[in-house]
Amino acid sequence: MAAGGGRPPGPDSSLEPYVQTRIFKIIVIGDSNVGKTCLTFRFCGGTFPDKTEATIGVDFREKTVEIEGERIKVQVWDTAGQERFRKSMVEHYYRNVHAVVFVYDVTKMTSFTNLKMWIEECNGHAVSPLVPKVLVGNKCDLKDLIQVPSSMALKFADAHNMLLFETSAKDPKESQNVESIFMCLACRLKAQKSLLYRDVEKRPGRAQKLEQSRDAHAR
Ligand SMILES: Nc1nc2c(ncn2[C@@H]2O[C@H](COP(=O)(O)OP(=O)(O)OP(=O)(O)O)[C@@H](O)[C@H]2O)c(=O)[nH]1
Ligand SMILES: [Mg+2]
Repeated sequence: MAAGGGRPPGPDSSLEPYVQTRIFKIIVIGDSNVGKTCLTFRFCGGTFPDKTEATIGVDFREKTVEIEGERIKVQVWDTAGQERFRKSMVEHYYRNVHAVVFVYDVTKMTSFTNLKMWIEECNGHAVSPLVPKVLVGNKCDLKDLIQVPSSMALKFADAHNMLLFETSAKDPKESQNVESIFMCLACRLKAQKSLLYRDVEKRPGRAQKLEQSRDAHAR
C-alpha cells in the first residue's frame, strides 16, 4: 500500500518539495553567573567561551539535531540572570516555551535556594505542567568548592518532578553530559506528537496556519 500524505522515502532528501523542520524552544533560567551562557555555548558551539559578560535580555543559540531520522532545530534561549537585564523580557521568555532548563552553581548555595523563586516565576507565567523541566548543577569541575551536595539537589529535583544533571560547561570531558541535557529534552518533545510544525520551509502559507492554530491551542 502506498503511504498517503507522508514524506516520500528517498535517498536524497534535498529533492523533497516540502521540508518540514520542527523548532523546539528551550529556555535556560537561573541566577546570574551560574554559567547559563557557557552551557548554551558548549551545547551549540562545542566550546567554552574564554570570557563572558552578563547576558542582556536574551541571546539565541541554535543547533539542528537528528532524532530517529527527523531533523529538529533546538532553539536555545540564553536568558539574563540579572533582574535589570531581564525584566522587560520575561513575558517573551515563557511565551510558547517547549522546555525549561533551571541552572544553579554547585559552588554557590544561594543559586540553589533561589531555584524556588525561578520555579515560581515559571509557574506564574502559565507554563503547562506538561512542559518538561530539568535541573542542572553547573561548575562541577570546582570539586573543592562544592556547597550543594548531590543528595540535596536530587531530593529537590524529585520533589519537583525534574531530572537532575550535574555537569561542567568548562570541563571538555563533560561535554557529552551537557549535550545530553538538551538531547534528553528534545527526545521527550519529539515524543509529544501534538507539537506542531512551527517552521515549514518552502510552504509559508501552511506554516502560518499551523502557527495560528498552535496559538489558538495555547489560549
Ligand atoms: N569553573 C567553571 N566556571 C564556569 C563554568 N561555567 C561558567 N563558568 C564561569 O562562570 C562565569 C559566569 O558564566 P556565564 O555563563 O556568563 O553566567 P550566566 O549564568 O550566563 O550569567 P548571566 O548572563 O549574568 O545571567 C564566567 O566567568 C564563566 O567562565 C563551569 O562549568 N566551571
Ligand atoms: Mg549569560
